[in-house]
Amino acid sequence: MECSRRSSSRDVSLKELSRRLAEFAEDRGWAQYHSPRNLLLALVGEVGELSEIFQWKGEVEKGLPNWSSEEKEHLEEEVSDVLLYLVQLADVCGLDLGQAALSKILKNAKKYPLNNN
Ligand SMILES: Nc1ccn([C@H]2C[C@H](O)[C@@H](COP(=O)(O)OP(=O)(O)OP(=O)(O)O)O2)c(=O)n1
Repeated sequence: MECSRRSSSRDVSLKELSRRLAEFAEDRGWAQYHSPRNLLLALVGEVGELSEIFQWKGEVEKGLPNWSSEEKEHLEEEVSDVLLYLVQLADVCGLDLGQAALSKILKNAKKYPLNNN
């Protein structure tokens, strides 16, 4: 089922994104181009596009209270492009991105213990 705009606020798993992206690429014959290196370069390109949105704006308030809905929609698109290429990169490298990220959070907690003083 393809839907371009949000239909509900249900949780979306990384595995669902991964499956939908694999179908998308397969249907278009693009999987052959989705090598780790190509996906990494595409990811970096999208990070650049995301950065452009903030470029020259000065500091931006959390929640983006002064942004127009068009600006927020543009931001949603670029943030999504970064995530979607990252998910595909993890996939073609044979990684479980969700598990890897959870493990990293645990490692971070050990590296930076609570400072109870
Ligand atoms: N070979 C490709 C090409 C595109 N996409 C998907 C992942 C991204 O979500 C989006 C990127 O599409 P574009 O290259 O058209 O980039 P933009 O959406 O940023 O468009 P533009 O660069 O015109 O702003 O499409 C993909 O998975 N594999």
